[in-house]
Amino acid sequence: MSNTDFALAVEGLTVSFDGFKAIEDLTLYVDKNELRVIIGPNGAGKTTLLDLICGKTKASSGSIKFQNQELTGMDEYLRVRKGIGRKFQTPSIYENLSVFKNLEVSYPEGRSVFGALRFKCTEAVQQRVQAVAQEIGLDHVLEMESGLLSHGQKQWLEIGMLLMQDPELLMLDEPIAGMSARERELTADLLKRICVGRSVIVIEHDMEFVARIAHKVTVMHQGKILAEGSMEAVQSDPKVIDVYLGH
Ligand SMILES: Nc1ncnc2c1ncn2[C@@H]1O[C@H](COP(=O)(O)OP(=O)(O)OP(=O)(O)O)[C@@H](O)[C@H]1O
Repeated sequence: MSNTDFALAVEGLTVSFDGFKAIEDLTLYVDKNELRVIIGPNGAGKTTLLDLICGKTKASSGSIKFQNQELTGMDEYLRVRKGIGRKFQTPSIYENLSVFKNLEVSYPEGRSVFGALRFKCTEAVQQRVQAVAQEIGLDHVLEMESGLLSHGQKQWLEIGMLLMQDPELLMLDEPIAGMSARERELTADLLKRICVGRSVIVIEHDMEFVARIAHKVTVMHQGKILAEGSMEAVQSDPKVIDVYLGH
């Protein structure tokens, strides 16, 4: 496969589970500074695609290149080190630790066992925690126990924990599920800010939210790409209306 200028280049990707192709010959390119939203009916393969990119699931064939480096065959933790961050649907924060501590332990130096043991809260880490806390709108609750945060705040904290590692590709699976209208608005603003300088891929079902954030929309169906383009283009595509939006 050729070198590309894209941050992420997925080419001819296929994964089979007991003969069932959950992703089939899928090709997708994502730019730096791009916020891409993936939509599609249940079972289309959206989550599986993110699993393949982050290394949770191994591809059967095809290529996944991140900054022109092949990822297939690379362990999940190495992909994290390469700058790939993934947020799952349910927040996985340390509920009994403060917001500050949750962010602090997510600082890259603290990640290895040795790093964690020797870990000191240096000024650089404190500054990074402050900057990220401000970015995610939690700078006023830094000392609060995380378990006491609202559902939306917990989701933002988890995004913040990923931002501590300054990932170059951030993938979020249904980030606004269960959020209030106001929290959704704030999340849209947050995502628009954090795609600057990196690539962000979001899986989402809420079309109003998709319209608010997407630079480009990829519509998946039965493990393949059904359509791709601007929100307006995919919304008026008869194939997309037929399998997804019309339901
Ligand atoms: N580990 C696995 N083993 C077997 N089948 C799997 C596995 N992971 C996913 N699948 C199947 O692959 C298909 C795609 O699932 P996936 O979760 O990626 O869809 P999705 O588009 O994310 O759907 P949803 O919107 O419901 O989350 C489904 O039919 C699912 O049952």
